[in-house]
Amino acid sequence: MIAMGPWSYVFLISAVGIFTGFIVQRKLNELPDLVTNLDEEYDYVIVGGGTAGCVLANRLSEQQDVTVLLLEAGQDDRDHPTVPIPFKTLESAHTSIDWDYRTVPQKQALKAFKEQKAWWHRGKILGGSSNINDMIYTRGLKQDYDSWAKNGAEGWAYSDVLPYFMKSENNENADFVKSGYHKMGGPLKVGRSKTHGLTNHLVRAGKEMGFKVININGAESDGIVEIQSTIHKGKRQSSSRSFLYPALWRPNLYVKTDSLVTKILLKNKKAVGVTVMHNKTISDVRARKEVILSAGTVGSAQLLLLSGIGPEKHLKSLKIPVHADLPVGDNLQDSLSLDYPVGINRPLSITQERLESPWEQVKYMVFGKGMLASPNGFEMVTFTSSASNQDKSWPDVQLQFRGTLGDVVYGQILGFSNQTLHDISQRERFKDGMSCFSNILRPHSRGTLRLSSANPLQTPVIDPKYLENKSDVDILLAGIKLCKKLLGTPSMKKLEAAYAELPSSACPGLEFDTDEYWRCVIRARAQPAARPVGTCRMGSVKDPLVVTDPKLRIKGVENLRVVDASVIPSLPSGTTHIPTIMIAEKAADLIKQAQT
Ligand SMILES: Cc1cc2nc3c(=O)[nH]c(=O)nc-3n(C[C@H](O)[C@H](O)[C@H](O)COP(=O)(O)OP(=O)(O)OC[C@H]3O[C@@H](n4cnc5c(N)ncnc54)[C@H](O)[C@@H]3O)c2cc1C
Repeated sequence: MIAMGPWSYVFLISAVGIFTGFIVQRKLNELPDLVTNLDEEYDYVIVGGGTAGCVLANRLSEQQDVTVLLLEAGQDDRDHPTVPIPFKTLESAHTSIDWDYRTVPQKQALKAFKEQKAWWHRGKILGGSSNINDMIYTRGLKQDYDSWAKNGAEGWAYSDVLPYFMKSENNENADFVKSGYHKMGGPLKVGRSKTHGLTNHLVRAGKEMGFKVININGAESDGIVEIQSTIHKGKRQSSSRSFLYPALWRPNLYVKTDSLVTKILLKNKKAVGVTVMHNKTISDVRARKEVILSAGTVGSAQLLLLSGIGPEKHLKSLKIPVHADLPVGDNLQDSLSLDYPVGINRPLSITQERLESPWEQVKYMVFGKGMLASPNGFEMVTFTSSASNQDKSWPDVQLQFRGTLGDVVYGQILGFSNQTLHDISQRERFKDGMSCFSNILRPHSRGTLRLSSANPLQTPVIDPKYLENKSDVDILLAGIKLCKKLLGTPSMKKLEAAYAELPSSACPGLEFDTDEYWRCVIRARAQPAARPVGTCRMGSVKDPLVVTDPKLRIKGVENLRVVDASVIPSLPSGTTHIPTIMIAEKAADLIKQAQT
C-alpha cells in the first residue's frame, strides 16, 4: 500500500472540494432558463429583481392561479464568478454589476473626496444589492418600527413586523431560536461568522469597556454583538439564491434579465403596464392586476418621476406630463461612517497575503470557512448611545469593526482625493490592523433625488445633503471617542494597538485629536454607509410628505405599489437588507389579501 503524506491529504481533500463545488455549480446551472421573450400580459409585473423583487416573485407565484413577471435591468447572477464568495464583495465595485452612481458635490461633507462626490455602490444584477452587500444581519430595533407606526405607517409597529422577520429566516443557531426572536425553516439561511483572529480580542476589549454581549435582533439594544450574517457554508445567501432560485421551477413565474423598465404605463390614474428596453428594443407589457416597483431607493423614485409621478414643479421643468403631484425623491436619507484605522502587532487580521495563501484557499474551497468566508471582514459591531441621546434603550451610535486595514486601493475605490490617498498610505507601516467604523444609526440630515433629464438612460441627481444637520457630526464624534477608548483596553494594549495614520492633511492647522480636529476629519473623510432609503416614503395618506400609503400603494394611483427600501419612512437602527426583506414579505401578504 502507498503511504500518504500530509500534502497528499490536502490534495485529496481539495480535489473533493473542487469536485463538490463543480457539481453544486452544475446543479445551479441546471435551474430552468430565464425567459427570452415577453408575453403581452401578466397578472403582476414586478420591476427590479433585487432584494425585495426576488422575495415578491417567490411569494406571489405561490398562488398557482396568477402569472408573475419579474423584470431586472442587470444580468443573471447564476454564473457570476465572485458574487457568491463573501470576502470578494468589493470586486463588484465599478463593474457592470454596479450602478456606480455618484452624488452631487456635498456642501458640508466629503471634503477629502474627489469633487466632494460620493460613490454609491448599488447592485445591477439579479439579486440586486443583496449580491454586493456586506451580509450583516440586523433588523433594526423595536422603537424604530413603533415610531413608523406612530408617525402614520399603520400596521408597521414592531409587533406587526416581527412575524415577517421570522417568516423569512432559517437561523442555524439553536440558542437564538430558543429565544423566541428567531426561527428555522424559512428561505433565508442565517449563520454566525467568526473567520479571523481579531474577533475574540475585540469582544474581550468591549467587555473591558463595560459592554455586555447581546443579540441585537432580540430583546436587548445596547452592547456588543457578534454578528449574524446571510452566509451559509461559505456562500452569500442573496435574495436571488434564497427566494428566487427555489421558485424558478414554477410554471407561472417568468424572469427576464437585461431588461430596463423605462416607464410605467398609466391610464386614467391607473397603472396598466410598463415599457421595457432590452438590447435597445423597446416593448410594452401589460399588468392585469398590478405593477409593483422594487427597483430600489434610486430606481423606484427615478421610474416614478419619469412616468409623471412626483413634484409637479420638477416634472414640469422637464416637460414630463404630471399624473400625480407627490413628494417622490424627498426624504432621502443615508447613514455616514468614519473609518478609525488601528494598527496592531500580532498576525491576526485579514491581509491580501493571507487571503491568497494555499491554506486559506483550501479552507474555503473544501469547508467553506476561513477569511474568504468573512462578511467583508465585519464580525463584531457595537450599539450604544451618544451623551446627548435621550432614550438610552434606543442607541444612536454604531461601531462596526472590520478585521482588515483598508489600504490605498480601497481608498481609490471609494474615491478619495490623491492627498488623502497619500495619508492612507501611512497605514502600510502596519502589517496587521483593523478599522473601527463610527456610524450614525439614525441620521437627521435629509436629501433629495431628482431627474437630470427625461431620458431614462441618464443617471438621476442624488443629493443626500450629508451632515447638513450638525447632530449627525456629534454622533460620529461620539463613536470616534469610543474607538479611541477601545485602544486603551488591556486586550488592545496586548496587541500594541495604535492609531494607524498621521494627522490628516485635510485638516491642517488643527491640534491633532481635539474635538475640533475630529469634527473637521468627519466633514472631510466620513463615507456613505450604503443604507439609502426613503425616496417613496410610506405613511398616512393625509400626510403631504408621504408617497405610499401603509399598504404601499401610490397615493391617488390605482394598481401601483412600491415595495423596496425606498418606502422606509425613517432609517431603522442598523443595516437595511433585512428590513427590506421584511417589507417584501409583508407586502406579499397585503397584495394577496387585496385579491380576496
Ligand atoms: C455595498 C453595500 C453594502 C451593504 N451592506 C449591508 C449589510 O451588510 N447588511 C444589510 O442589511 N444591508 C446592507 N446593505 C444594504 C442592502 O443591501 C440594501 O438596503 C437592500 O439590498 C436594498 O434592497 P432593494 O430591494 O431596495 O434594492 P436592490 O436590492 O438594490 O434591488 C433593486 C433592483 O432593481 C433593479 N433595477 C433598478 N432600476 C431598474 C429598472 N428601471 N428596470 C429594471 N430593473 C431595475 C436593480 O438592478 C436591482 O437589481 C448594503 C448595501 C450596499 C450597496
